[in-house]
Amino acid sequence: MLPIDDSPIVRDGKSLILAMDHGLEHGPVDFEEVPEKLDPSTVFETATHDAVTAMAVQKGIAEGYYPSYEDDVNLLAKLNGTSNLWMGEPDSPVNWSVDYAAEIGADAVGFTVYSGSNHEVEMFEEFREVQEQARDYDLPVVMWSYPRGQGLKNDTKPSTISYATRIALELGADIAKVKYPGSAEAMQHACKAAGDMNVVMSGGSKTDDYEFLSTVEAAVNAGCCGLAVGRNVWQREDPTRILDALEKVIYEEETADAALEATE
Ligand SMILES: O=P(O)(O)OC[C@H]1O[C@](O)(COP(=O)(O)O)[C@@H](O)[C@@H]1O
Repeated sequence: MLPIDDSPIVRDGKSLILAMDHGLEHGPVDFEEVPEKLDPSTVFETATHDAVTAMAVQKGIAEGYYPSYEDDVNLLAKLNGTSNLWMGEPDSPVNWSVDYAAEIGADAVGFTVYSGSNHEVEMFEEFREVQEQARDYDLPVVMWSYPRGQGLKNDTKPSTISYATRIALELGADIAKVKYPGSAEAMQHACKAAGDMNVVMSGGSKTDDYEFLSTVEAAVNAGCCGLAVGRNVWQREDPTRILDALEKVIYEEETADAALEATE
């Protein structure tokens, strides 16, 4: 793994990655309640908040919108991604290369690996190629480490999430992004399984302020180095307010209660 503390996508050892690849992964349905967010510029504006260390997007969004924000936002190039229309075993085609991401100005690359899927072998091989090319550019590699597939009944059980962080470490990721395994103890074990590699929690579908922030608080206390989040930020009416609160919970290690009180 790279010594990533000096990377622009890390601030004081922590990261807050704002993800906006949902138009591909889930489809426009994710924007139904916030139709103005269909315009990617609105989410790039949100990503200019100091708490955000990188914005994760697919190629077309990076090409079209990142040039206007390159001075204010760090780009995490999400290199693979699939649509919700795909009905086969979990898989994720590689949509752009590390070379092209570096040319556009990426500060890091991201890659989904569905361990346990029938496509695991090809996905590991594709990850190998991406990881080694990223080393040529000194770009940190964030693995969306999502064990998933017909053999896996529960993709958030503690042993699965610990396996997910460990797979990311073994395959050479610099940051693993994993789902919350349901308890602080389980997250602590998953962070231990990752050795010295940074682990960030995945945001998930939108929940209320307190529920969301207290899960982030638990994850940070368990050893997580932050969050990679989409809907729980940009589906909110006031994304700036939740980012103000996240800044307190993640970087200042305040409680969810204190962060909410301070941002009311
Ligand atoms: O595969 P899933 O569980 O539908 O989630 C995929 C989405 O989750 C993310 O990893 C994080 O976004 P959310 O915080 O909205 O869950 C996105 O990058 C991606 O589009």
